[in-house]
Amino acid sequence: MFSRIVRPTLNTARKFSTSQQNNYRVTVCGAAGGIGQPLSLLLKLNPLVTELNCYDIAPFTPGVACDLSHIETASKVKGFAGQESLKDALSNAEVVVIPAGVPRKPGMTRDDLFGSNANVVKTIFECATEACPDAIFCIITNPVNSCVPIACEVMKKANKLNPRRIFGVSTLDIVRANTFVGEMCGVNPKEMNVPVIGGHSGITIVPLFSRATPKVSIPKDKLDALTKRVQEAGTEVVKAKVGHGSATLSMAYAGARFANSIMRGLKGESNVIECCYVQSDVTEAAYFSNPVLLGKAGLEKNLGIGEINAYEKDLVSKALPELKKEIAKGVDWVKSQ
Ligand SMILES: NC(=O)c1ccc[n+]([C@@H]2O[C@H](COP(=O)([O-])OP(=O)(O)OC[C@H]3O[C@@H](n4cnc5c(N)ncnc54)[C@H](O)[C@@H]3O)[C@@H](O)[C@H]2O)c1
Ligand SMILES: O=C(O)C[C@H](O)C(=O)O
Repeated sequence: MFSRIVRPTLNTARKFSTSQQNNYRVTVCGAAGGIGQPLSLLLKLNPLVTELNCYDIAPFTPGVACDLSHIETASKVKGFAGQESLKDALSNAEVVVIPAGVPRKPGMTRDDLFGSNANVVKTIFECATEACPDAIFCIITNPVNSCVPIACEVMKKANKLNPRRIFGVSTLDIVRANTFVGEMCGVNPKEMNVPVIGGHSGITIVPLFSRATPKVSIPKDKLDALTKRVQEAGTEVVKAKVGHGSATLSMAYAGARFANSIMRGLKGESNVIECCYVQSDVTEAAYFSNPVLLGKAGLEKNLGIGEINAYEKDLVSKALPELKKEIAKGVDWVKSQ
């Protein structure tokens, strides 16, 4: 009686599978913000997501969820506004992505956000110890170098710490390094892979151009400027936005890429590797970012720093004291609470 509707193949949304088997319940904390909204959009488009919970203290968060829910992908979206709904938003989550908190204004360092954002992270993790202690947590909130130690200390206090499941998202540093070096060397940035190790602030960000694939040759006189550009790229955006926040769209892309890798690892896909900031014994810093193998456990294997040249060793030695200071600040703050 009814003729079959043939959908045009050019509709890109149709390229996503609607199969929802073994896929994941994801909660975004800070979902109404500059990062949270486009990140939630990208997660709504990801066929690995079955349920998407959008949580924020902003009262219009259910509106963001309503808006997303009209998109023709199979995942279910729910909105949660206000701290009293945090537990429901986190309940049964398998992956929690956290871009909640205040962004920088020109003239501020990421560490200047500690006073506002430490408490945001603490509150979310205190609730998570009850609501979803076994989830995988992806922390975007700055200062990442201190917020990941805060999260781990809160979980430790509650006897629920599994450091293989708590990640600081430094993916944007890798995305930037790929873009900048690709542009410089005439390679499609999509083909580039530059590991970036250390932490996520200023000199703690250490790009390893010697380990770039495909191999690139960067003239000696350009290496310092390129390294500094990656280290200061966040500030470049903060200045360009003239008081209207920091990177949001590139961060949403980077956060969605990282969450996708986490879910591919959970699904059992082999060889899923990302640089990310985790509890670590690779260096004298108790948390450090470098390539890790992702899998069903979250962090399956820390792949360490690998071979680096003298220039990069010098960058790491300059990064470590700053990184250790920012880590201690987070750890001590939780202990003092
Ligand atoms: N890791 C990275 O590479 C990276 C990159 C860019 C930005 N960031 C950081 O991400 C954070 C968010 O940036 P943004 O540009 O989206 O800021 P934003 O102000 O646009 O959005 C933040 C959102 O968090 C919400 N929020 C605040 N306190 C909260 C709480 N206690 N619980 C839940 N939600 C809360 C706000 O209501 C807002 O909607 C900042 O700390 C920023 O520095 C990190
Ligand atoms: O620079 C910031 O404050 C935001 C973020 O950490 C970034 O690198 O863009």
